[in-house]
Amino acid sequence: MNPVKVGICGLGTVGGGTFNVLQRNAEEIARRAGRGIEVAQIAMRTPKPQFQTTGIAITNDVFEVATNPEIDIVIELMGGYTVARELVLKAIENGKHVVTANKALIAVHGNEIFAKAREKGVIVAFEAAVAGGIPVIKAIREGLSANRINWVAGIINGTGNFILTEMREKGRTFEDVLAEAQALGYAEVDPTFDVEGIDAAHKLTILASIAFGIPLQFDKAYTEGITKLTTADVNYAEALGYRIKHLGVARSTAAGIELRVHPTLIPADRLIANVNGVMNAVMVNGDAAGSTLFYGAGAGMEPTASSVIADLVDVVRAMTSDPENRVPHLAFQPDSLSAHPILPIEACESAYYLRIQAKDHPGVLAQVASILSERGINIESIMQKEVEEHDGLVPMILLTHRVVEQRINDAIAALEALAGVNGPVVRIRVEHLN
Ligand SMILES: NC(=O)c1ccc[n+]([C@@H]2O[C@H](COP(=O)([O-])OP(=O)(O)OC[C@H]3O[C@@H](n4cnc5c(N)ncnc54)[C@H](O)[C@@H]3O)[C@@H](O)[C@H]2O)c1
Ligand SMILES: N[C@@H](CCO)C(=O)O
Ligand code: NA
Repeated sequence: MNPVKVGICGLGTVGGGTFNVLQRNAEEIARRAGRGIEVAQIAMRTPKPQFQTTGIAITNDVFEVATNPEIDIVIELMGGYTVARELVLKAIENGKHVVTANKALIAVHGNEIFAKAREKGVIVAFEAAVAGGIPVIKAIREGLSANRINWVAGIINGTGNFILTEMREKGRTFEDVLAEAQALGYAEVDPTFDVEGIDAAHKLTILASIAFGIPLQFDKAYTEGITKLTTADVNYAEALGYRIKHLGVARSTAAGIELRVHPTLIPADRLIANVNGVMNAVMVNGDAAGSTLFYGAGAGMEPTASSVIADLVDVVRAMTSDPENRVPHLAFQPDSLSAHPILPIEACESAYYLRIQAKDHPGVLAQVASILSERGINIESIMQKEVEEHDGLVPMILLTHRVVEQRINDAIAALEALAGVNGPVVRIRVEHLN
């Protein structure tokens, strides 16, 4: 059978990795797909002499790929929401299947893109968009389809986890590690997406949709990054038996769905607390399977290419099938998506780590305890350090039981108003993940 012809748009980190692995493993891939996969066209802005592209049509106009009648599958690896959205819609309009690694595009414009793809009977595949080389979309969408999924929690930004790990283990500075992550091709074009939690929120939005059968709602995700974390809190957490990880949590409750990304204390003995460097991990808790954990490289050239090509193989196998009988884009049939609301962060529930800078006055601890107990917040443990000589303040660290965030907000406002408390109270959410 003739090979399937594909066009690559964007020959950067992921595009280059995809090109290389497609050439290197061509025979294995064809044995799996049932047909060869031929790169017939590449759109790139500048020449890339490191790639052997003889015989391949080269253009600097991505729309040529979307309209090229020879091409069956368009692979979008440029990033961004604007040109990428137009390109993908144009490819769909021209009856082409699409494979993309672009989580920003899917999280923000996925509802529109999937609706258009259904209209045209084409597939839009996006395994590489979440957790790089981990086949977690496949696992949730197909492997766990018997379950009512209770929650998903994941370390889903490789750059952020790499930074936190290097800072904790080697004492390196934030800026230094970020620069290395950029050089290694892990970071987004705008690295604030990585360190401010936006990239993780894009991925969590996608995970929540395929886990709970809800439309993509990136604008409702709560997003907090790692830039305000201090070494002091990392060390106190450690002394209490926890690791701080940047976690995305999507939880289904009777009132609605929690969709939140933030630094999180996790008990140090949990597997996911020990996921380091650029590695990612996604835990999924279903009513039948219990907890499952998916682990692997979250970013990088070839791990991401692995997911892009797995999607290509899926598309090649399914392209002659009846569009109605394919795996739905968001795991649930499009007319069976639920309107269960996304909860605002104030209505989400977790345990909390609070660090209070107390003045060395008698009675502050009693006042703190009464502010919490008046609001029904149970204290799980308290750690009080020595008076710090340079400022005469006593760091007081508290762990609470699970409580709705609004109550913690009220308590923090009351604590900060105490004469015996100096400056803002540090709050970090705690998840036990059991
Ligand atoms: N790097 C990773 O580890 C990783 C992992 C998973 C997903 N992703 C996603 O994959 C996509 C690509 O990321 P990347 O890291 O390879 O980025 P990159 O910057 O290395 O590569 C993007 C390439 O696309 C080209 N490009 C952009 N606009 C173009 C246009 N209009 N015409 C032609 N070429 C154009 C750029 O010149 C660049 O070479 C992004 O959506 C990113 O979020 C990246
Ligand atoms: N910038 C992303 C790439 C993988 O999606 C990360 O660091 O996780
Ligand atoms: Na993946």
